Amino acid sequence: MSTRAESYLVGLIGDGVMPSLTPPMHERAAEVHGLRYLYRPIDLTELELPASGIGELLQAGAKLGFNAFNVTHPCKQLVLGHLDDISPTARAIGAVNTVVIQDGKFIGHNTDASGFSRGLAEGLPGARKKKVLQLGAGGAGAAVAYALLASGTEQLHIVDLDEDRVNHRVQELRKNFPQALVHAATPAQVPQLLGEVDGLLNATPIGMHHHPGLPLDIAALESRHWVADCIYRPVDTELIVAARNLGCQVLDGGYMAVGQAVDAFEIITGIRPETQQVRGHLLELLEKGL
Ligand SMILES: NC(=O)c1ccc[n+]([C@@H]2O[C@H](COP(=O)([O-])OP(=O)(O)OC[C@H]3O[C@@H](n4cnc5c(N)ncnc54)[C@H](O)[C@@H]3O)[C@@H](O)[C@H]2O)c1
Ligand SMILES: O=C(O)[C@]1(O)C[C@@H](O)[C@@H](O)[C@H](O)C1
Repeated sequence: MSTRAESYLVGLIGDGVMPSLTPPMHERAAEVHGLRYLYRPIDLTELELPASGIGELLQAGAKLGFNAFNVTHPCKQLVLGHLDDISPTARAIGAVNTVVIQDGKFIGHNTDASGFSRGLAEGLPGARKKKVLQLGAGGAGAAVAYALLASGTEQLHIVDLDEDRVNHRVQELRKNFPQALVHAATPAQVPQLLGEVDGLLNATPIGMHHHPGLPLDIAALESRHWVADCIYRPVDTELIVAARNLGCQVLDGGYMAVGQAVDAFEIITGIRPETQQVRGHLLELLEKGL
């Protein structure tokens, strides 16, 4: 037996989270640091629980001795109304993926944005990021757009098939980054915009195992572009492979997956795991087909 102060009990709440690789990444990092740490997926689909019950789940988790939760689709926004405090970044993005329970209070953070930022710095060191074209304005898109603008991107063009969604996202980003040029673009503008930007970021699901393909026509992609993807299943998406073959610098989605896990682990335990070690573990798990 151990108390909440002596060991860690963590959960990932969301739809379809059973195959997530975030639990094993946390558990291995804890093992390396000699911590007692259990991380369980709490799959709303399997449990037939509605996403709207996220507040009750958090309360139940606190009573059952959980230290923290990661929260994913479709609860990242829904959870906002059930927290006692929210970090400035998570508040600005309007989404929380990490909730720590401290003295009975729920504190929300967003490590998707901070994790992507770190991945960008580590995986694309020195790459010019003044002008960027981003595809996808959903949950991941909101976090990575915030991360890009916070790390100095001056012109960000965002394309999404859902016009209302991209317009809303652009308005929110402009409030937080009034000095930057944030622009909603259409798929038809992609070839021209590629001619103007330093890099391309995919935050759509196109390229995932169950959504194969390329999210854009890559005819206008050049070796001078860097290309980043949020998708890490597979880690080598069609886009990453095509860009690498063209000679572009690439950043696969594993960097973001590791970044969000490492940052959440640090928030939960106060210990920062070695990023390269966690990435090695993630690639090992992916190689095994997990
Ligand atoms: N690496 C990580 O840690 C991490 C974290 C979160 C999400 N992701 C990945 O990011 C991807 C997106 O996730 P999400 O939660 O933002 O999904 P989402 O459904 O919230 O948003 C995806 C958006 O992409 C748009 N879209 C789809 N096809 C498009 C196209 N061809 N061109 C332009 N826009 C298009 C959709 O309209 C939608 O708005 C998923 O593959 C997810 O697995 C990775
Ligand atoms: O790996 C996953 O399954 C995640 O759900 C991915 C992303 O949504 C993160 O914000 C979560 O912390 C973990």
